[in-house]
Amino acid sequence: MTPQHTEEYDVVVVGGGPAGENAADYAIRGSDRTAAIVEAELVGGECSYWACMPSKALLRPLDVLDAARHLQGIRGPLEPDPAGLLARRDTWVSGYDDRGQVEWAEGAGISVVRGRGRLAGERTVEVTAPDGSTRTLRARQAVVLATGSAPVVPPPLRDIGAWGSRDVTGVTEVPARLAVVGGGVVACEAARWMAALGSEVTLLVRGDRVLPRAESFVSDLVVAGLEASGVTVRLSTGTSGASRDDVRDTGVGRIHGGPVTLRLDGSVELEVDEVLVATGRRPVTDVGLESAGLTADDVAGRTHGGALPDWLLSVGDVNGVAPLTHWGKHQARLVGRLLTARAEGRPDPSVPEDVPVPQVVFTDPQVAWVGPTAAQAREAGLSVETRDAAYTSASGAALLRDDATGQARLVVEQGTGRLLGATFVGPDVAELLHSATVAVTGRLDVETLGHAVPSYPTASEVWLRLLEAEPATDEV
Ligand SMILES: Cc1cc2nc3c(=O)[nH]c(=O)nc-3n(C[C@H](O)[C@H](O)[C@H](O)COP(=O)(O)OP(=O)(O)OC[C@H]3O[C@@H](n4cnc5c(N)ncnc54)[C@H](O)[C@@H]3O)c2cc1C
Ligand SMILES: NC(=O)c1ccc[n+]([C@@H]2O[C@H](COP(=O)([O-])OP(=O)(O)OC[C@H]3O[C@@H](n4cnc5c(N)ncnc54)[C@H](O)[C@@H]3O)[C@@H](O)[C@H]2O)c1
Repeated sequence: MTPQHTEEYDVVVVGGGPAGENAADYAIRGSDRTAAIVEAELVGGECSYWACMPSKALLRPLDVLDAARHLQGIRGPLEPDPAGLLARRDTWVSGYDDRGQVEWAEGAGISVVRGRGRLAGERTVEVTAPDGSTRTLRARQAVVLATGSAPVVPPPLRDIGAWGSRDVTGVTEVPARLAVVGGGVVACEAARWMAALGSEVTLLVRGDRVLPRAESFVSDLVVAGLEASGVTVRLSTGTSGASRDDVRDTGVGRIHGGPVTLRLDGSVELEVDEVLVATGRRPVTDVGLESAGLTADDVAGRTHGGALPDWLLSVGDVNGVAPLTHWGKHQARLVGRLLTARAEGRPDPSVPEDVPVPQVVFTDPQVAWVGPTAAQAREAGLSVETRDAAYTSASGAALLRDDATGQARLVVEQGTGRLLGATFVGPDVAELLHSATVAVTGRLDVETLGHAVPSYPTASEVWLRLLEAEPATDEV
């Protein structure tokens, strides 16, 4: 039998993605306390190798290309270089080697324990290494769950070896015809880079718009941009069945067999060479919670407290609050500060309420929003008004591209004039978003914001147009 070792750390973090790495770092930073990260695959997590980093490495050259193609004064032909795009992706994922991240962790005083971790009762994590040997880690202060999320594959698409987000970010073999099922962030972003790599892409969207969690005006602009990139977008099209005679395990990013026939809404058929399923993700919670008398519901929606004992916390996608890297890292900083305060016998640090969640979607045009949409604010029982402006009403925005287009909206609380949310669609709005995030977090009102003067001629002048816009209170 393989011998077992028990090792003690102050904090044991299960999962070494961006949330877990930051939780471990902030929990021991500047102290002589100890932390271990238990990681089953690569330190850096989904984000570094199969999600944020490869996708944005592929998309950034396309942003520059799309802008350059629409700027008088630049001569073509301007074309994507598929081999160059994939090489750039490989650079950004460090060739799927996590040595750099392990060095960072060790430099920060964090031990990296390779293997799959499971809770084995209070403060205890059992780790099974790739060679089958086991180690037991004991956390003097706390265990932090940071096990991330996994894709959800709807039943009709389960047995055809369909691509998931790892395949499309790790693509090495470009299918001639690709169907993308889903209308969310992964689907819209991936459709764009796969079209640039040479696939004939059909986006199959069950609902009547893409990015359904964004303001309703966003979808038309994103669909127009996808179509301009050569993507066929089919709205209100469910995928009810799929068949593939020849399913092969060819590896991540390769075509997984012969052609696939999709049944759309039960009757129409579509034949493609590969299918990307991008229909959402679920938290990874099969980590022995029952050994501590807990269930996945006890982790859902919270980092600590509730039914969770004081020795167990969670950060990142696993708690499902907002499955975004920056949100997981924010939670990790808060959890790290909380654990530090408790270790030093200080009261729990206070945390402001209503901290808004920002999100950027790297389509063309880009989409960026923070806080609730008007509809979400109303559903939450708030009385709100909206203020709308064309993005190009700011001459700085119109200067960015000859074909610039876009729209912006503020969601403002009636009575107080407080800014609750904002959405921008257009070229380069990703970097504009933080102005709105600061304003919402700072609980600023529209009167005060009128004295924040944007430089001329920048896209930020859209703020002036928004603040001067006629408030609307109807449902749009
Ligand atoms: C294609 C794609 C693009 C994305 N782009 C963006 C973006 O641009 N911006 C953004 O903010 N978000 C983006 N996201 C979302 C982002 O990837 C996640 O929100 C983020 O990775 C969550 O971080 P995490 O640390 O919670 O989990 P993960 O990054 O999933 O890391 C969890 C880690 O835990 C490990 N693990 C799991 N179970 C165990 C176990 N039992 N024992 C040991 N280790 C375990 C896993 O191997 C993994 O390394 C994207 C997602 C996808 C799919
Ligand atoms: N730029 C970014 O910040 C970025 C990029 C990619 C992913 N992410 C995050 O990763 C997470 C996962 O992204 P995602 O796009 O997979 O999920 P998502 O939740 O954003 O979108 C899933 C989409 O699939 C649709 N869908 C669900 N079930 C379906 C079915 N059976 N048939 C057809 N369509 C179905 C939904 O209506 C929805 O439009 C999200 O939280 C997202 O925010 C962020």
